[in-house]
Amino acid sequence: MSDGDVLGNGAAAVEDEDTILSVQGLTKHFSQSDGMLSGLWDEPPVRAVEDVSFDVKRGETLGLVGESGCGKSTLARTILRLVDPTDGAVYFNGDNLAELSGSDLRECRRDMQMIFQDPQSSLDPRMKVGPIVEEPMKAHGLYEGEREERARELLEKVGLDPHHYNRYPHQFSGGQRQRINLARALSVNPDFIVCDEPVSALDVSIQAQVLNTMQELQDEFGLTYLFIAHDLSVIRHISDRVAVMYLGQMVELAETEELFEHPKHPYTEALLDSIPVPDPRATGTRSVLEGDVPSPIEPPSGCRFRTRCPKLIQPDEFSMSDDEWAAVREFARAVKRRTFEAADGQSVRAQFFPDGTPSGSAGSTVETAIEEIADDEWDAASERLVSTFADASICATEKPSYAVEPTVGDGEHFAACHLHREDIEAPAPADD
Ligand SMILES: Nc1ncnc2c1ncn2[C@@H]1O[C@H](COP(=O)(O)OP(=O)(O)OP(=O)(O)O)[C@@H](O)[C@H]1O
Repeated sequence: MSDGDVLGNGAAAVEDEDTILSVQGLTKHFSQSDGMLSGLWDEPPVRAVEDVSFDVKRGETLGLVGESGCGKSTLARTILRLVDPTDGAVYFNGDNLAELSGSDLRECRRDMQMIFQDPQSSLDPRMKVGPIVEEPMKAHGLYEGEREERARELLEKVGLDPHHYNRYPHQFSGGQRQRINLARALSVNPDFIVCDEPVSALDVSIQAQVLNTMQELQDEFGLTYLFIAHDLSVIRHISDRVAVMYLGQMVELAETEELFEHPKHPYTEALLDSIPVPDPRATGTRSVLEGDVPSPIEPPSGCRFRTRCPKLIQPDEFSMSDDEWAAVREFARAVKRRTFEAADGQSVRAQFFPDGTPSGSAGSTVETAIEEIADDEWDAASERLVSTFADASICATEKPSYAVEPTVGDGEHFAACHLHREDIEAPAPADD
Protein backbone atom coordinates (compact mmCIF):
# COMPACT_ATOMS: atom_id res chain seq x y z
CA MET A 1 0.00 0.00 0.00
CA SER A 2 1.12 3.53 -0.48
CA ASP A 3 2.38 5.46 2.50
CA GLY A 4 -0.32 8.05 2.62
CA ASP A 5 -3.40 5.92 2.11
CA VAL A 6 -4.09 5.03 5.71
CA LEU A 7 -3.36 8.45 7.04
CA GLY A 8 -5.06 10.27 4.20
CA ASN A 9 -2.41 12.51 2.75
CA GLY A 10 -4.21 15.53 1.51
CA ALA A 11 -5.57 15.96 -1.97
CA ALA A 12 -5.10 12.37 -3.15
CA ALA A 13 -7.37 11.02 -0.45
CA VAL A 14 -9.84 13.88 -0.71
CA GLU A 15 -10.42 13.42 -4.41
CA ASP A 16 -10.84 9.66 -4.09
CA GLU A 17 -14.47 8.85 -4.89
CA ASP A 18 -14.41 5.85 -2.57
CA THR A 19 -13.56 8.09 0.37
CA ILE A 20 -16.55 9.75 2.02
CA LEU A 21 -14.66 11.20 4.97
CA SER A 22 -11.02 12.14 5.33
CA VAL A 23 -9.74 13.16 8.74
CA GLN A 24 -6.32 14.80 8.64
CA GLY A 25 -4.21 15.61 11.68
CA LEU A 26 -7.33 16.33 13.72
CA THR A 27 -6.52 17.74 17.15
CA LYS A 28 -8.77 18.88 19.97
CA HIS A 29 -7.43 20.41 23.16
CA PHE A 30 -9.72 21.55 25.97
CA SER A 31 -8.72 24.21 28.45
CA GLN A 32 -8.74 22.85 31.99
CA SER A 33 -10.84 25.67 33.42
CA ASP A 34 -14.10 26.83 31.93
CA GLY A 35 -15.88 30.16 32.02
CA MET A 36 -14.57 33.60 32.91
CA LEU A 37 -11.40 32.45 34.59
CA SER A 38 -10.37 30.28 31.71
CA GLY A 39 -7.12 31.34 30.14
CA LEU A 40 -6.10 33.59 33.06
CA TRP A 41 -3.48 31.07 34.09
CA ASP A 42 -1.27 29.40 31.61
CA GLU A 43 -2.51 25.90 32.36
CA PRO A 44 -1.58 23.16 29.93
CA PRO A 45 -4.61 21.92 27.98
CA VAL A 46 -6.31 18.52 28.08
CA ARG A 47 -5.05 16.89 24.90
CA ALA A 48 -8.21 14.88 24.25
CA VAL A 49 -7.50 14.18 20.57
CA GLU A 50 -4.13 14.69 18.95
CA ASP A 51 -3.00 14.43 15.37
CA VAL A 52 -5.51 11.80 14.30
CA SER A 53 -5.72 10.91 10.60
CA PHE A 54 -7.80 8.31 8.79
CA ASP A 55 -10.19 7.86 5.90
CA VAL A 56 -13.67 6.34 5.91
CA LYS A 57 -14.65 4.54 2.73
CA ARG A 58 -18.07 4.98 1.21
CA GLY A 59 -20.49 2.26 2.37
CA GLU A 60 -18.25 0.78 5.06
CA THR A 61 -18.54 0.58 8.81
CA LEU A 62 -15.40 1.82 10.47
CA GLY A 63 -15.33 0.75 14.10
CA LEU A 64 -13.58 3.02 16.59
CA VAL A 65 -12.55 1.34 19.82
CA GLY A 66 -10.57 2.23 22.93
CA GLU A 67 -10.89 2.43 26.68
CA SER A 68 -13.04 5.05 28.37
CA GLY A 69 -11.49 8.51 28.16
CA CYS A 70 -9.26 7.80 25.16
CA GLY A 71 -11.02 10.49 23.11
CA LYS A 72 -13.53 8.59 20.97
CA SER A 73 -16.48 10.90 21.63
CA THR A 74 -14.37 14.01 21.32
CA LEU A 75 -13.07 12.78 17.97
CA ALA A 76 -16.63 12.13 16.76
CA ARG A 77 -17.88 15.51 17.94
CA THR A 78 -14.93 17.30 16.36
CA ILE A 79 -15.47 15.50 13.05
CA LEU A 80 -19.08 16.69 13.03
CA ARG A 81 -17.96 20.16 14.14
CA LEU A 82 -20.15 20.01 17.23
CA VAL A 83 -16.92 21.31 18.77
CA ASP A 84 -14.28 23.29 16.88
CA PRO A 85 -10.99 21.54 16.21
CA THR A 86 -7.77 22.95 17.64
CA ASP A 87 -5.96 21.85 14.51
CA GLY A 88 -6.33 19.62 11.46
CA ALA A 89 -9.02 19.25 8.82
CA VAL A 90 -12.05 17.13 8.01
CA TYR A 91 -13.05 16.57 4.39
CA PHE A 92 -16.54 15.26 3.71
CA ASN A 93 -17.25 14.20 0.13
CA GLY A 94 -14.13 16.15 -0.79
CA ASP A 95 -15.17 19.42 0.89
CA ASN A 96 -13.18 20.89 3.75
CA LEU A 97 -15.85 21.39 6.44
CA ALA A 98 -14.04 24.43 7.81
CA GLU A 99 -14.45 26.20 4.50
CA LEU A 100 -18.17 25.54 4.05
CA SER A 101 -20.82 28.08 4.97
CA GLY A 102 -24.46 28.86 4.30
CA SER A 103 -26.46 26.31 2.30
CA ASP A 104 -23.39 24.13 1.61
CA LEU A 105 -22.75 23.71 5.32
CA ARG A 106 -26.45 23.02 6.00
CA GLU A 107 -26.50 20.38 3.28
CA CYS A 108 -23.39 18.79 4.70
CA ARG A 109 -24.90 18.78 8.19
CA ARG A 110 -27.91 16.98 6.76
CA ASP A 111 -25.73 14.33 5.18
CA MET A 112 -23.87 13.66 8.44
CA GLN A 113 -26.06 12.48 11.30
CA MET A 114 -25.21 11.19 14.77
CA ILE A 115 -26.88 8.83 17.20
CA PHE A 116 -25.89 8.69 20.84
CA GLN A 117 -25.54 6.13 23.57
CA ASP A 118 -28.48 7.05 25.74
CA PRO A 119 -31.67 6.70 23.69
CA GLN A 120 -33.70 7.96 26.65
CA SER A 121 -32.14 11.37 27.09
CA SER A 122 -31.80 12.13 23.40
CA LEU A 123 -35.59 11.94 22.88
CA ASP A 124 -37.77 14.80 24.10
CA PRO A 125 -40.21 13.10 26.55
CA ARG A 126 -42.93 15.67 25.80
CA MET A 127 -42.98 14.97 22.08
CA LYS A 128 -44.76 12.13 20.35
CA VAL A 129 -42.65 9.76 18.32
CA GLY A 130 -43.96 10.83 14.92
CA PRO A 131 -43.08 14.50 15.36
CA ILE A 132 -39.69 13.45 16.83
CA VAL A 133 -38.89 11.64 13.59
CA GLU A 134 -40.17 14.57 11.54
CA GLU A 135 -38.13 17.18 13.42
CA PRO A 136 -34.94 17.01 11.32
CA MET A 137 -37.00 17.12 8.11
CA LYS A 138 -38.61 20.33 9.35
CA ALA A 139 -35.30 21.80 10.46
CA HIS A 140 -33.88 21.23 6.98
CA GLY A 141 -37.09 22.23 5.16
CA LEU A 142 -37.37 18.82 3.51
CA TYR A 143 -40.28 16.61 2.41
CA GLU A 144 -42.97 19.26 3.02
CA GLY A 145 -46.43 17.67 2.83
CA GLU A 146 -45.10 14.12 3.05
CA ARG A 147 -43.38 14.19 6.42
CA GLU A 148 -45.96 12.15 8.31
CA GLU A 149 -46.09 9.49 5.65
CA ARG A 150 -42.29 9.35 5.58
CA ALA A 151 -42.10 9.15 9.39
CA ARG A 152 -44.53 6.23 9.44
CA GLU A 153 -42.56 4.48 6.68
CA LEU A 154 -39.30 4.97 8.57
CA LEU A 155 -40.77 3.67 11.82
CA GLU A 156 -41.65 0.50 9.96
CA LYS A 157 -38.20 0.31 8.34
CA VAL A 158 -36.48 0.43 11.73
CA GLY A 159 -38.69 -2.37 13.03
CA LEU A 160 -41.38 -0.42 14.88
CA ASP A 161 -45.14 -0.37 14.41
CA PRO A 162 -46.08 2.71 12.34
CA HIS A 163 -49.32 2.88 14.31
CA HIS A 164 -47.23 3.92 17.30
CA TYR A 165 -46.69 7.31 15.63
CA ASN A 166 -48.69 9.01 18.40
CA ARG A 167 -47.01 7.36 21.35
CA TYR A 168 -44.51 9.00 23.70
CA PRO A 169 -40.88 7.84 24.14
CA HIS A 170 -41.50 6.48 27.65
CA GLN A 171 -43.94 3.97 26.17
CA PHE A 172 -41.05 2.23 24.38
CA SER A 173 -38.25 -0.03 25.61
CA GLY A 174 -34.59 1.01 25.41
CA GLY A 175 -34.03 -0.92 22.19
CA GLN A 176 -37.15 0.58 20.63
CA ARG A 177 -36.07 4.06 21.64
CA GLN A 178 -32.76 3.54 19.88
CA ARG A 179 -34.76 2.48 16.81
CA ILE A 180 -36.67 5.77 17.05
CA ASN A 181 -33.32 7.57 17.05
CA LEU A 182 -32.34 5.65 13.95
CA ALA A 183 -35.58 6.63 12.19
CA ARG A 184 -34.99 10.24 13.11
CA ALA A 185 -31.42 10.19 11.82
CA LEU A 186 -32.57 8.54 8.59
CA SER A 187 -35.40 11.00 8.01
CA VAL A 188 -33.16 13.49 6.19
CA ASN A 189 -31.63 10.77 4.01
CA PRO A 190 -28.01 11.08 5.23
CA ASP A 191 -24.97 9.40 3.68
CA PHE A 192 -22.98 9.09 6.87
CA ILE A 193 -23.97 8.34 10.47
CA VAL A 194 -21.70 8.59 13.49
CA CYS A 195 -22.96 6.06 16.02
CA ASP A 196 -21.55 6.82 19.49
CA GLU A 197 -21.97 3.70 21.64
CA PRO A 198 -25.49 3.15 20.22
CA VAL A 199 -26.07 -0.22 21.87
CA SER A 200 -23.99 0.09 25.06
CA ALA A 201 -26.99 0.94 27.21
CA LEU A 202 -29.04 -1.99 25.91
CA ASP A 203 -29.37 -5.56 27.19
CA VAL A 204 -27.01 -7.91 25.41
CA SER A 205 -29.95 -9.84 23.91
CA ILE A 206 -31.33 -6.61 22.40
CA GLN A 207 -27.93 -5.36 21.19
CA ALA A 208 -27.66 -7.97 18.43
CA GLN A 209 -31.15 -7.20 17.15
CA VAL A 210 -30.47 -3.46 16.93
CA LEU A 211 -27.08 -4.10 15.29
CA ASN A 212 -28.71 -6.36 12.71
CA THR A 213 -31.31 -3.70 11.92
CA MET A 214 -28.52 -1.15 11.54
CA GLN A 215 -26.78 -3.44 9.06
CA GLU A 216 -29.98 -3.97 7.07
CA LEU A 217 -30.57 -0.22 6.93
CA GLN A 218 -26.97 0.30 5.83
CA ASP A 219 -27.49 -2.02 2.87
CA GLU A 220 -30.86 -0.56 1.94
CA PHE A 221 -29.87 3.11 2.19
CA GLY A 222 -26.20 2.83 1.21
CA LEU A 223 -25.10 4.27 4.54
CA THR A 224 -21.58 4.70 5.88
CA TYR A 225 -21.10 4.29 9.63
CA LEU A 226 -18.41 5.48 11.99
CA PHE A 227 -19.25 3.18 14.87
CA ILE A 228 -17.83 3.97 18.30
CA ALA A 229 -17.82 1.36 21.05
CA HIS A 230 -15.64 0.15 23.87
CA ASP A 231 -17.07 -3.37 23.54
CA LEU A 232 -14.81 -5.36 21.24
CA SER A 233 -17.38 -8.04 20.44
CA VAL A 234 -19.82 -5.37 19.21
CA ILE A 235 -17.06 -3.78 17.14
CA ARG A 236 -16.08 -7.13 15.64
CA HIS A 237 -19.71 -7.91 14.76
CA ILE A 238 -20.45 -4.68 12.92
CA SER A 239 -17.18 -3.33 11.48
CA ASP A 240 -15.48 -3.75 8.12
CA ARG A 241 -12.36 -2.05 9.45
CA VAL A 242 -11.38 -1.13 12.97
CA ALA A 243 -9.42 1.82 14.34
CA VAL A 244 -7.98 1.64 17.86
CA MET A 245 -7.39 4.77 19.96
CA TYR A 246 -5.22 5.22 23.01
CA LEU A 247 -4.88 8.45 24.98
CA GLY A 248 -6.10 10.69 22.17
CA GLN A 249 -4.18 9.06 19.33
CA MET A 250 -4.82 6.39 16.72
CA VAL A 251 -2.56 3.42 17.41
CA GLU A 252 -3.79 0.85 14.90
CA LEU A 253 -6.15 0.57 11.93
CA ALA A 254 -6.84 -2.54 9.86
CA GLU A 255 -9.56 -4.71 8.37
CA THR A 256 -11.58 -6.39 11.10
CA GLU A 257 -10.30 -9.96 10.76
CA GLU A 258 -6.73 -8.75 10.35
CA LEU A 259 -6.95 -6.60 13.47
CA PHE A 260 -8.60 -9.23 15.66
CA GLU A 261 -6.51 -12.17 14.46
CA HIS A 262 -3.21 -10.42 13.78
CA PRO A 263 -2.96 -7.27 15.90
CA LYS A 264 0.30 -5.40 15.37
CA HIS A 265 0.21 -2.97 18.28
CA PRO A 266 0.89 -4.07 21.87
CA TYR A 267 -2.05 -1.95 23.08
CA THR A 268 -4.46 -3.72 20.72
CA GLU A 269 -3.01 -7.06 21.84
CA ALA A 270 -3.61 -6.11 25.46
CA LEU A 271 -7.17 -4.99 24.71
CA LEU A 272 -7.89 -8.27 22.94
CA ASP A 273 -6.33 -10.24 25.79
CA SER A 274 -8.64 -8.53 28.25
CA ILE A 275 -11.81 -9.77 26.50
CA PRO A 276 -13.55 -11.97 29.06
CA VAL A 277 -12.97 -15.62 28.27
CA PRO A 278 -16.19 -17.71 28.29
CA ASP A 279 -14.85 -19.93 31.05
CA PRO A 280 -17.13 -20.54 34.06
CA ARG A 281 -14.08 -20.76 36.32
CA ALA A 282 -12.70 -17.42 35.14
CA THR A 283 -13.15 -14.52 37.51
CA GLY A 284 -14.01 -11.45 35.49
CA THR A 285 -11.84 -9.82 32.87
CA ARG A 286 -8.12 -10.25 32.88
CA SER A 287 -5.92 -7.43 31.84
CA VAL A 288 -2.29 -7.61 30.92
CA LEU A 289 -1.96 -3.85 31.08
CA GLU A 290 0.24 -2.47 33.80
CA GLY A 291 -0.22 0.83 35.56
CA ASP A 292 -2.75 3.59 35.03
CA VAL A 293 -3.61 5.47 31.86
CA PRO A 294 -1.43 8.61 32.00
CA SER A 295 -3.07 12.01 32.10
CA PRO A 296 -4.00 13.56 28.73
CA ILE A 297 -2.70 16.83 30.16
CA GLU A 298 0.90 15.62 30.10
CA PRO A 299 0.93 12.55 27.86
CA PRO A 300 4.16 10.56 27.39
CA SER A 301 6.43 11.63 24.52
CA GLY A 302 6.86 9.44 21.43
CA CYS A 303 4.47 6.52 21.72
CA ARG A 304 1.88 7.37 24.35
CA PHE A 305 1.49 3.71 25.27
CA ARG A 306 5.16 3.24 26.11
CA THR A 307 4.76 3.76 29.85
CA ARG A 308 2.54 0.66 30.01
CA CYS A 309 3.94 -1.25 27.07
CA PRO A 310 5.24 -4.77 27.74
CA LYS A 311 7.31 -4.54 24.55
CA LEU A 312 9.19 -1.28 25.15
CA ILE A 313 12.27 -1.28 22.92
CA GLN A 314 15.68 -0.99 24.63
CA PRO A 315 17.74 2.06 23.63
CA ASP A 316 19.93 1.49 20.54
CA GLU A 317 23.13 1.96 22.55
CA PHE A 318 22.51 -1.26 24.52
CA SER A 319 22.52 -4.85 23.36
CA MET A 320 21.01 -6.71 26.30
CA SER A 321 19.37 -10.08 25.81
CA ASP A 322 15.57 -10.13 26.04
CA ASP A 323 15.79 -11.59 29.55
CA GLU A 324 18.28 -8.94 30.72
CA TRP A 325 16.13 -6.15 29.29
CA ALA A 326 13.02 -7.61 30.94
CA ALA A 327 14.86 -7.77 34.29
CA VAL A 328 16.06 -4.15 33.95
CA ARG A 329 12.53 -2.96 33.19
CA GLU A 330 11.03 -4.87 36.07
CA PHE A 331 13.67 -3.46 38.38
CA ALA A 332 13.08 0.10 37.13
CA ARG A 333 9.34 -0.31 37.63
CA ALA A 334 9.75 -1.69 41.13
CA VAL A 335 12.12 1.18 42.05
CA LYS A 336 9.69 3.77 40.69
CA ARG A 337 6.86 2.32 42.72
CA ARG A 338 9.02 1.32 45.71
CA THR A 339 7.50 -2.12 45.77
CA PHE A 340 10.36 -3.63 47.82
CA GLU A 341 12.23 -2.75 50.98
CA ALA A 342 15.54 -0.88 50.71
CA ALA A 343 18.23 -3.48 51.31
CA ASP A 344 21.89 -4.15 50.72
CA GLY A 345 23.02 -4.53 47.13
CA GLN A 346 23.37 -8.26 47.32
CA SER A 347 19.75 -8.98 48.18
CA VAL A 348 18.52 -6.49 45.52
CA ARG A 349 20.69 -8.28 42.96
CA ALA A 350 19.41 -11.66 44.11
CA GLN A 351 15.80 -10.49 43.79
CA PHE A 352 15.97 -8.81 40.38
CA PHE A 353 19.12 -10.14 38.71
CA PRO A 354 19.61 -13.75 39.88
CA ASP A 355 21.62 -14.42 36.70
CA GLY A 356 23.79 -11.35 37.21
CA THR A 357 23.41 -7.72 36.19
CA PRO A 358 23.92 -6.90 32.49
CA SER A 359 27.40 -6.18 31.23
CA GLY A 360 28.68 -2.85 29.91
CA SER A 361 27.18 0.57 30.53
CA ALA A 362 23.67 -0.82 31.12
CA GLY A 363 25.08 -2.89 33.98
CA SER A 364 26.99 0.12 35.39
CA THR A 365 23.78 2.14 35.52
CA VAL A 366 21.96 -0.70 37.27
CA GLU A 367 24.82 -1.09 39.78
CA THR A 368 24.81 2.64 40.57
CA ALA A 369 21.03 2.53 41.09
CA ILE A 370 21.40 -0.47 43.41
CA GLU A 371 23.95 1.49 45.48
CA GLU A 372 21.61 4.49 45.62
CA ILE A 373 18.79 2.29 46.90
CA ALA A 374 21.07 0.84 49.56
CA ASP A 375 21.69 4.50 50.62
CA ASP A 376 17.90 5.07 50.61
CA GLU A 377 18.12 7.45 47.64
CA TRP A 378 15.14 6.08 45.77
CA ASP A 379 14.33 9.18 43.71
CA ALA A 380 17.87 9.45 42.39
CA ALA A 381 17.87 5.76 41.50
CA SER A 382 14.51 6.01 39.76
CA GLU A 383 15.50 9.10 37.78
CA ARG A 384 18.72 7.41 36.69
CA LEU A 385 16.91 4.29 35.49
CA VAL A 386 14.15 6.23 33.71
CA SER A 387 16.51 8.62 31.93
CA THR A 388 18.98 5.90 30.93
CA PHE A 389 16.51 3.25 29.83
CA ALA A 390 12.90 4.45 29.33
CA ASP A 391 13.52 7.98 28.08
CA ALA A 392 16.30 6.92 25.71
CA SER A 393 14.14 4.32 23.96
CA ILE A 394 13.01 5.13 20.42
CA CYS A 395 9.52 4.63 21.87
CA ALA A 396 10.08 7.83 23.88
CA THR A 397 12.00 9.87 21.34
CA GLU A 398 10.02 9.33 18.12
CA LYS A 399 6.34 9.19 17.36
CA PRO A 400 5.71 5.88 15.58
CA SER A 401 3.71 5.64 12.34
CA TYR A 402 4.10 2.59 10.10
CA ALA A 403 2.27 0.90 7.26
CA VAL A 404 2.67 -2.82 7.89
CA GLU A 405 2.08 -5.79 5.61
CA PRO A 406 -1.31 -7.36 6.39
CA THR A 407 -1.27 -11.05 7.32
CA VAL A 408 -4.75 -11.70 5.92
CA GLY A 409 -6.45 -9.85 3.08
CA ASP A 410 -4.89 -7.09 1.06
CA GLY A 411 -6.20 -4.11 3.01
CA GLU A 412 -4.15 -1.39 4.61
CA HIS A 413 -2.73 -1.99 8.07
CA PHE A 414 -1.48 0.97 10.07
CA ALA A 415 0.36 0.38 13.33
CA ALA A 416 1.86 3.17 15.43
CA CYS A 417 4.56 0.99 16.98
CA HIS A 418 8.35 1.09 16.50
CA LEU A 419 8.48 -2.71 16.54
CA HIS A 420 7.62 -2.28 12.84
CA ARG A 421 10.57 -0.03 12.07
CA GLU A 422 11.47 -2.28 9.16
CA ASP A 423 8.11 -1.56 7.52
CA ILE A 424 7.25 1.53 5.53
CA GLU A 425 7.24 4.67 7.58
CA ALA A 426 3.91 6.36 6.97
CA PRO A 427 4.11 10.15 7.05
CA ALA A 428 1.97 11.48 9.87
CA PRO A 429 1.07 15.15 10.02
CA ALA A 430 3.57 17.09 12.12
CA ASP A 431 3.19 17.26 15.90
CA ASP A 432 1.96 20.52 17.29
N1 LIG B 1 -15.37 19.61 27.61
C1 LIG B 1 -14.26 19.06 28.09
N2 LIG B 1 -13.39 19.77 28.84
C2 LIG B 1 -12.26 19.23 29.33
N3 LIG B 1 -11.88 17.94 29.11
C3 LIG B 1 -12.70 17.17 28.37
C4 LIG B 1 -13.93 17.67 27.82
N4 LIG B 1 -14.52 16.66 27.14
C5 LIG B 1 -13.71 15.59 27.24
N5 LIG B 1 -12.62 15.89 27.99
C6 LIG B 1 -11.50 14.99 28.32
O1 LIG B 1 -11.00 14.50 27.10
C7 LIG B 1 -10.60 13.14 27.23
C8 LIG B 1 -11.34 12.30 26.19
O2 LIG B 1 -12.72 12.22 26.55
P1 LIG B 1 -13.81 11.49 25.64
O3 LIG B 1 -15.14 11.65 26.30
O4 LIG B 1 -13.69 11.97 24.24
O5 LIG B 1 -13.34 9.97 25.71
P2 LIG B 1 -14.13 8.65 25.30
O6 LIG B 1 -13.13 7.72 24.75
O7 LIG B 1 -15.29 9.00 24.43
O8 LIG B 1 -14.65 8.14 26.70
P3 LIG B 1 -16.03 7.41 27.07
O9 LIG B 1 -16.00 6.08 26.38
O10 LIG B 1 -15.97 7.31 28.57
O11 LIG B 1 -17.11 8.32 26.58
C9 LIG B 1 -10.90 12.74 28.67
O12 LIG B 1 -9.72 12.89 29.41
C10 LIG B 1 -11.93 13.76 29.10
O13 LIG B 1 -11.87 13.98 30.49
